[in-house]
Amino acid sequence: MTLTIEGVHAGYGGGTVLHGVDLVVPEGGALAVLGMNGAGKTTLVHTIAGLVKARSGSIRLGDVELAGRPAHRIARAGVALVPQGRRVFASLTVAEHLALSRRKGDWTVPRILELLPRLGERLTHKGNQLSGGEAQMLAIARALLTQPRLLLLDEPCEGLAVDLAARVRAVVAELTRTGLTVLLVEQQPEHARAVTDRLVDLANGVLGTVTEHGDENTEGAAGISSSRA
Ligand SMILES: Nc1ncnc2c1ncn2[C@@H]1O[C@H](COP(=O)(O)OP(=O)(O)OP(=O)(O)O)[C@@H](O)[C@H]1O
Repeated sequence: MTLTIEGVHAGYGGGTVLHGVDLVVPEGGALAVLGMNGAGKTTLVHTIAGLVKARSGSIRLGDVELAGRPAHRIARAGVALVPQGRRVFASLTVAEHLALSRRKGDWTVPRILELLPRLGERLTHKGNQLSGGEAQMLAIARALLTQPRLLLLDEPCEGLAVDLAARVRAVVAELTRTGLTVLLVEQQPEHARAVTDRLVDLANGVLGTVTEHGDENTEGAAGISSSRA
C-alpha cells in the first residue's frame, strides 16, 4: 500500500524535530531516508508507527489515516517497525521469537524460513547466540509475521559488514516484489545505497528531494544471491 505523508510536524516536549515532512512511498516501493546522528530519522519512523504523536499533518497507508491513532491500531492497520538495535530477546530462541510474533496471514513460519534460510538453521539458538546479521534477519522475520503492508526499518545495516548489508538488500527487494512497501532510515550512505536505489536526505527534520541511484549498485546486487546472514 502507498504511504503518503503530508506536512507532518512532530517532536518531544517543547521541541520540534520534524518540520513539515512530505513523503510518498508507492506500494511495492522501497525508499531510504538518509541523515546524520540526530537528524530525526528514528523520530520519523516512530511517528509513522504511532510511538511519537504527530502534532499536525497526515500519514496515510492507502486511504487509511494513521496520524492520531494509537500505536497498536497502527500496527493492526499493517505497519511493522524493525527497531534500531534489533531488540531481540537474549534468552529466547529463534523459534520462540517466531512463535510469539505470529499472526494469521500470508506470512507463515515456513515461508519466512524460505526467505531467510539461515534462521531455519538457528531455530534453537538464543538471541544472544546470533550474529548481527542473524539478529537482523530475526528482527525482520518478527515484523513480517505481523502481516504488514508497510515495513519500517530503523538503521537495519548498522554494524553489519557490507556483504550482510547486501543480503538485507536482497531480502528487501524480495519483499517489495510481494507488494510490501518499505521505508528505511540509515546514517551511512553506502548502507542505504546497498539496500535501495531511491534515497532522500533528512537534515534537521527537513526532507530533501528523492533521488535515484540507478546503475551504481548493479554489481553489488548481482553478487548477493548466494551470500547469507
Ligand atoms: N525521547 C526523546 N525525548 C527528547 N528528545 C529526543 C527523544 N528522542 C530523540 N530526541 C531528540 O530528537 C532529535 C532527533 O533524534 P532521532 O533519534 O530522531 O535522530 P536520528 O536521526 O534517529 O539519530 P541516530 O542516527 O542517532 O539514531 C535529537 O535531537 C534527539 O536528541
